[in-house]
Amino acid sequence: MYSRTMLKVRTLSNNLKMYGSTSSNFVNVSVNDKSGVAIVTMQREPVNSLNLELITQLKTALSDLERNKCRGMILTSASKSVFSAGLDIMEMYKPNQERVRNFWLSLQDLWMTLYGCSYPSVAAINGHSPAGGCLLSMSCEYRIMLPNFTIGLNETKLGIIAPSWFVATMKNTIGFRKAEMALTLGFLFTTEEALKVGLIDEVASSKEDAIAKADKFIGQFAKIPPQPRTISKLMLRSKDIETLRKTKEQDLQAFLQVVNDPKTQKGLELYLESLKQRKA
Ligand SMILES: CCCCCCCCCCCC/C=C/CC(=O)SCCNC(=O)CCNC(=O)[C@H](O)C(C)(C)COP(=O)(O)OP(=O)(O)OC[C@H]1O[C@@H](n2cnc3c(N)ncnc32)[C@H](O)[C@@H]1OP(=O)(O)O
Repeated sequence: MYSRTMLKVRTLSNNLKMYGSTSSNFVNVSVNDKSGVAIVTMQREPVNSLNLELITQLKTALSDLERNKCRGMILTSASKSVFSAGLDIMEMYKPNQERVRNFWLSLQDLWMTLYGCSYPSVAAINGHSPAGGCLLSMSCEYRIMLPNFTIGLNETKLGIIAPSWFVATMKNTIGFRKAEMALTLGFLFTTEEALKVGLIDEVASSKEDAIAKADKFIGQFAKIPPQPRTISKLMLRSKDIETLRKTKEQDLQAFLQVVNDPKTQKGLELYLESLKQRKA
């Protein structure tokens, strides 16, 4: 059903209606010809860590789907064990100043695009989803997760603070009290815990099952007029989007200040080492 013709992402907007599938380096988009629902697959091995290129390609794919009036979008991963490991730490370690600036601005843009997209969006979380991975999942309207993985905003555990728009997204997803507990503890929920707290909506037995459940969720909107649907969604979400839009530069400067602090750089070095040592 989801065809797999390969094309460059640059041609996506022109060709989406004609071709079933497009692919750039790190993002594959396949569209179900019958339902008009797109599957957006992150495919940056090994852990879909969000570097500048993956972020930019995701943003392009989502904007192209918007322009082409797609009927729904399912975000998932090509990996069997990781949805996304969050922000690519290498983008923040000893950074090139121009690149790290673009990196953060692109992440802001991606979040605003995904959080405010008009089409129904579902995260099929087929692997671990910490930090930035959790942000992407929470920015969708519905979350379906496979068992035996973890999800959450674990920033405080890493000695850093989740930006205000990460916090707002979590508060909007699970409510103030649960978000406060989760954020202050830097808690990573298991699939079962995430279901209980409302961080995810359903558990699926396999990726195929997750896609089928996502299709079913999106199918519910077939009989709902798109414009009232979108306006209702944006009535709930636009305040937080506008807040970031207005404070983009301030948010960027705060990020740059933290990243360029020698203490953060030392922390990053130790964290990178610890990630490598976990394997040894
Ligand atoms: C202290 C660090 C935080 C950064 C501070 C910057 C300051 C700015 C402040 C403002 C920003 C705040 C927002 C932050 C949001 C984020 O998203 S930060 C990123 C947080 N992510 C994580 O903590 C996840 C770390 N990864 C894991 O826990 C595991 O890798 C996994 C559970 C996702 C998968 O485990 P497994 O399948 O066993 O794979 P690994 O062997 O661990 O990893 C394979 C390979 O990938 C490298 N890697 C993993 N995660 C990242 C990453 N996020 N960025 C870059 N690289 C990553 C890992 O080192 C391995 O590399 P090698 O094969 O050893 O080379």
